[in-house]
Amino acid sequence: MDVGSKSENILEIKNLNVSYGDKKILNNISLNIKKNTITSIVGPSGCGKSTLLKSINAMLKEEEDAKVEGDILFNGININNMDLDEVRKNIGIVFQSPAPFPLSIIKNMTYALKYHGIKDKNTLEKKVVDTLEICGLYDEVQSDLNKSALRLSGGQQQRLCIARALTINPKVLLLDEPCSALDVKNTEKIENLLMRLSSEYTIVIVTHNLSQAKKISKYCAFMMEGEIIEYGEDIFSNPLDNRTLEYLRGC
Ligand SMILES: Nc1ncnc2c1ncn2[C@@H]1O[C@H](COP(=O)(O)OP(=O)(O)OP(=O)(O)O)[C@@H](O)[C@H]1O
Repeated sequence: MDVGSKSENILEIKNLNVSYGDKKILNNISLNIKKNTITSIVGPSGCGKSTLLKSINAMLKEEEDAKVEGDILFNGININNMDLDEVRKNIGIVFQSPAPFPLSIIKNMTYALKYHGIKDKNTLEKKVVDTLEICGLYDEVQSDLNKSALRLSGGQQQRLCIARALTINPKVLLLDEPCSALDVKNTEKIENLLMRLSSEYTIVIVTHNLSQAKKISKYCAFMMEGEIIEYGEDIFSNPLDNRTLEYLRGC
């Protein structure tokens, strides 16, 4: 199912099939992700949401028994034909549990920049401050930049992980249940941050929180048993498939 014009699609997933050994996980997924929007992916536990995110980030290349077939195009280029570093530079990922490196806040923030060859101290410093500010974290951490990131609260750690992913200017940010370990207040901060970021970044978020998906995403994909059952702008208000209706009931 496609929505909108093709040029708006930053990601085009075509006939994606993923298996682990003999077990089929994703079954012929085709999905277009619109640029500078938030797309949520919802569905019952085990339906393959995380596997889909990992496929987009080319992470399954590192999993020995994963077999991937089909195409994922980033800005029209097949990610299989891109250098892995280039894929990861353009498509960042943030996981469920806040996972800063066990290093200082500043080292967390400069890690990827240094990996990509940026050494100039002023450039690094400016990028760190600017990105922490964008993520609403600078005021909270400015006097602790050299202290361990593990001293931060869970919510701050997750915002740091988002900020860390943004330092190298990805075009797409994938988030796998980023708020599931957070309380309501911290969840709200992340939701507001993602809504702010969506004018500049394309965001794909996996969430079990249907109110969150409804609140922050423009497009939503409902998955079941490795398939996209329904995808579009108004699946909350007007679900077309009974399975979607059943899953979203009460939301
Ligand atoms: N490395 C792996 N090896 C074998 N099977 C795996 C592996 N990773 C995931 N799976 C299986 O793939 C299926 C889909 O898992 P996935 O994590 O993508 O689902 P999910 O929809 O994100 O689930 P949840 O909502 O519970 O996080 C599950 O049956 C899981 O056991």
